[in-house]
Amino acid sequence: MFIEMRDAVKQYGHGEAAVRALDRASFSMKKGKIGVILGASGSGKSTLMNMIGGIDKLDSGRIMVDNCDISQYSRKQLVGYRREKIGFVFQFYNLIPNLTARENIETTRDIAVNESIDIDEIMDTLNMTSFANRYPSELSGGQQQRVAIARAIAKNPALLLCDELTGALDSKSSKDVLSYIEKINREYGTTVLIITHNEAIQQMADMVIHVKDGRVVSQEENDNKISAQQLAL
Ligand SMILES: Nc1ncnc2c1ncn2[C@@H]1O[C@H](COP(=O)(O)OP(=O)(O)OP(=O)(O)O)[C@@H](O)[C@H]1O
Repeated sequence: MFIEMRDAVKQYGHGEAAVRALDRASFSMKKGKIGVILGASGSGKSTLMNMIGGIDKLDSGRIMVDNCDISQYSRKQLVGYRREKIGFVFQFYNLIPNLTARENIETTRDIAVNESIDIDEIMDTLNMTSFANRYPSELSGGQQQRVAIARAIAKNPALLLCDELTGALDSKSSKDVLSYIEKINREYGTTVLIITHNEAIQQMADMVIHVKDGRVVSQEENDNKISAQQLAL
């Protein structure tokens, strides 16, 4: 298994104010697949993603990613893990406003430890050469998200983690952005986890994981996968 989470527990706060964001959550996923994690607001999706991405540490339980037992890692080891293995894409792009699209992408390539993907090739894959020299404020939301995806993928991570990546986009831009995620999965073999509360997105997944009250309540393979362009968003 490429990702294996077992009995993950993460609690925030203490005493009366304590919240169990993850409550013995378990799931696994194979390499090269697209997984969609669904759940209501507050169910623990972002916490689950943060743990897999090595942003934070579990209280107990185990997480293996690409043969690394990251639940045993120190904070310092997690920095190296994130740098080498993980690309992040968030709802609000988080681009650097005074850098062009191309320069934004170059920021991650500069710190890459893997053999990075050629910037021109990525821009071609994401069909963004026409706006490579524009600043984020000159781009639509969908274009900005493409820059964020290109930036995440430039260091050639094994795992791309996307938290509500279409949350701020209209239906057409959402389909376009998700189609580019499919393309990256196909062309670079990147394993993808998409966190969303949009039920429709599960139809493009190989694996659908439902989270409720900090627990993984189901994990199912999707035998009737459709392309992102066919989604009813
Ligand atoms: N840093 C934190 N400090 C305190 N409580 C937290 C923290 N992070 C998350 N929580 C709590 O843990 C629970 C799960 O939160 P989480 O953000 O993982 O859910 P989510 O499913 O991603 O929600 P949303 O879809 O609204 O982003 C919630 O009750 C939340 O309030």
